[in-house]
Amino acid sequence: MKGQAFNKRLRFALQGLYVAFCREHSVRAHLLAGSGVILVLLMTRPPAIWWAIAILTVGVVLMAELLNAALETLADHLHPEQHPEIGAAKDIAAGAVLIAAIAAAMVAVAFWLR
Ligand SMILES: Nc1ncnc2c1ncn2[C@@H]1O[C@H](COP(=O)(O)OP(=O)(O)OP(=O)(O)O)[C@@H](O)[C@H]1O
Repeated sequence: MKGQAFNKRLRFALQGLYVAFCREHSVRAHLLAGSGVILVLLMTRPPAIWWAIAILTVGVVLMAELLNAALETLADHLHPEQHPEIGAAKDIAAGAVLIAAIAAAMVAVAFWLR
């Protein structure tokens, strides 16, 4: 399956987004929060740098959430039974989402204090 055409790989990626959106409540929640951020940007019309920071931040949070969902899906499929190392892997991935969310909250505070 290596070396597929670009449009095929794009289709796989879009399919992945669709699957994550349908299956994962937290992906939907973060997508909703991201839409809220875009709405705030449209309403407040800040300088371009804030658009860049906000869009990058939303992207990083969504990316962390998607990678977390991918890891959980893989772990649950390959090892459905309980195992401390599976738990550790899931906790680490959840930690990555938490870091991204804290960074996003700090960006939001900086935006309101600007
Ligand atoms: N197979 C397992 N073995 C050991 N611990 C697990 C296992 N699966 C989950 N855990 C523990 O339970 C926690 C929650 O796991 P779960 O898969 O429900 O993640 P979640 O983030 O709540 O998932 P979801 O996005 O589906 O709500 C993990 O972070 C981990 O600590």
